[in-house]
Amino acid sequence: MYLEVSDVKKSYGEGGSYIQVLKGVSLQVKQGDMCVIQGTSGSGKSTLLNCIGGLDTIESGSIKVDGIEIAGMKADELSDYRRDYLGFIFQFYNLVPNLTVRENIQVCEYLTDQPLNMDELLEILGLTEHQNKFPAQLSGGQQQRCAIARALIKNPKLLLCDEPTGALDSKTSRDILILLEKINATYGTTMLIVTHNNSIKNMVDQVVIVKDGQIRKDYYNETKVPAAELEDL
Ligand SMILES: Nc1ncnc2c1ncn2[C@@H]1O[C@H](COP(=O)(O)OP(=O)(O)OP(=O)(O)O)[C@@H](O)[C@H]1O
Repeated sequence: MYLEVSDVKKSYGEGGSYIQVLKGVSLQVKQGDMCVIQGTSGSGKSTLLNCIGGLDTIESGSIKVDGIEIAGMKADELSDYRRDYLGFIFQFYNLVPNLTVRENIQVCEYLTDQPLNMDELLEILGLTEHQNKFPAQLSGGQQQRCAIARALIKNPKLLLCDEPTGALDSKTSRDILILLEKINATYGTTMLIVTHNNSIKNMVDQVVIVKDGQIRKDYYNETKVPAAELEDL
């Protein structure tokens, strides 16, 4: 298994504001699989993703990525782990406003010795003609594609997406999902996608439902539908 999460517990606050968010979460994802994490608001999805991404620490349990234990890593080790293994895509694009599309991506290109080819990636993402524009000159979908390019340029083995289509209309959401599908097929990138969109689960390999800090369902999707054919996006 590429990702192995075992009995992870995590809480926030103390006294009256104490809340146990992850109550012993276990989860496994195979290399190259796309996995959707769904659940009601406040169920702990983003917390789980942040813990896997080394953006937050866990209290107990284990998180192994490619056989490497990240629970208990120090801040500098976590930072190396994020640089070497991960790409992040969030609902809000987090682009640098005074850099062009190409420069925004270049900032992340320097993080690795073996980046993907910039021009090829721009082409795949439909950004070639927009590469010299600034974020404010782009549509929401173009900004998200630029954010995806930033996450992908270093060819991460694991892509963590938190509501990647949350701010997008249905057509643009589909375009972004088709891209994620293409990237998964081209580079074999393992993907975890947190989403409220109930349709996205139909295009992925594995579906995980979180409720109240616990995994309630975890199954393989035997009848995958291409993103281009998803209904009710
Ligand atoms: N840094 C924090 N400090 C205190 N409480 C937090 C913190 N982060 C998250 N929480 C709480 O943990 C619970 C789970 O939050 P989380 O963001 O993981 O849920 P979620 O399932 O991703 O929700 P949503 O679908 O609304 O984004 C919530 O009750 C939230 O208020």
